Amino acid sequence: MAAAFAQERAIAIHAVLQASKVCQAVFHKLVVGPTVIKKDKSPVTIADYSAQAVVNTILVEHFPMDPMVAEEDTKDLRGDESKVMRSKVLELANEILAPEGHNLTEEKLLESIDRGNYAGGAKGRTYHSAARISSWPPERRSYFPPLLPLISTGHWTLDPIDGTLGFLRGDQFAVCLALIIDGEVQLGVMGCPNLPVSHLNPEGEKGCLFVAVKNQGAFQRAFTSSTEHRISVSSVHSPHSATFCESVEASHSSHDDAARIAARLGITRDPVRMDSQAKYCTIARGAADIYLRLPVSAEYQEKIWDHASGSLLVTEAGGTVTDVNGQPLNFTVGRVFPRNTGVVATPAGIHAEVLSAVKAVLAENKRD
Ligand SMILES: Nc1ncnc2c1ncn2[C@@H]1O[C@H](COP(=O)(O)O)[C@@H](OP(=O)(O)O)[C@H]1O
Ligand SMILES: [Mg+2]
Ligand SMILES: [Mg+2]
Ligand SMILES: [Mg+2]
Repeated sequence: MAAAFAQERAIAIHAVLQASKVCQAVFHKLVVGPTVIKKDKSPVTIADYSAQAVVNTILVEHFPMDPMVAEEDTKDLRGDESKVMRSKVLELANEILAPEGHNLTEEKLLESIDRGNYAGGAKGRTYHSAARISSWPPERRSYFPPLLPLISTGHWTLDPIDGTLGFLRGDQFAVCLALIIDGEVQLGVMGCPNLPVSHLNPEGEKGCLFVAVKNQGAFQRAFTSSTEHRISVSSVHSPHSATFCESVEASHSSHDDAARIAARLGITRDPVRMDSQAKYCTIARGAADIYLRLPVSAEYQEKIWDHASGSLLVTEAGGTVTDVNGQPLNFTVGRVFPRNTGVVATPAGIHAEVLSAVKAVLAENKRD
């Protein structure tokens, strides 16, 4: 019998690899290419839209009934003033999609991007009735094992480029796709075009894909090979010999609080600063030990697409992921985490000790 979510896994991998290609094309053409356009954010905006159109088009083809929660929408892509950007996005998306039989019109492009407007929560994935399925051609029928319940609940979530600032700097960014059912992440796939395939050889081949299915383990592979290798978190026994990861951007995660937590744990190594969910990937393959995301403002609510695939990858690799209060990330609420604050991701064995240092430092902040 095929493993659970085998079909979804294969299609999600394909979609993420294709979207990663779009991002790389945009980077080479518009960020460092001969036609450097501007030093503003337009290349990343173009890449965001194109990558979201590519993933959504592929998912809709295979899972037409599945709702999607994706970061981008088309409200800034529809007017006359965005005509040039719209045609660039259309061209880039079609370059990738045409070989697989899609030729999007402008209208279809906008529609595919806006497929990501679903509100999220613990609802959404609708399986078809057995009678309906039997009327379909065999290739489509095979996606619906007959024993699946007729109604389930869930949705996909996509961050077409996580780490937009890293993308523009030529640093780390990731295409992140996950399937959430009944508020639990079941499948996570991440494409990291600038991440070395082996962290032991940072100058070697770059372009690394990470995949996890709940209860099936965590895996990585090079973009250029379909051979997957199982990964696991580090076997660090004590936080004081740990290395921790944090955002490059101090406006996304407090560097000051992280330094105080590190001091409290006796950590002497410098933090590894990295953009995007590549941090989760780095923890999951044991290249660093602790990922801290420490709130900078009380108002900011973390987005589900910034954590869905990464958090599953780390837990499937033997880690524990909670927020700074020790609560599990709650994917049942909608597009954001109104009931969670920050993230603490570590190998399971040191999580309690790290969490208590996090709580102590954040409590000091409240007293000050
Ligand atoms: N004030 C804030 N606090 C925490 N995260 C924030 C933030 N403002 C933006 N972000 C999120 O931080 C993500 C990048 O995370 P990191 O700093 O780990 O690379 C951004 O994803 P995008 O780049 O997809 O927009 C964005 O969603
Ligand atoms: Mg993001
Ligand atoms: Mg993004
Ligand atoms: Mg963003």
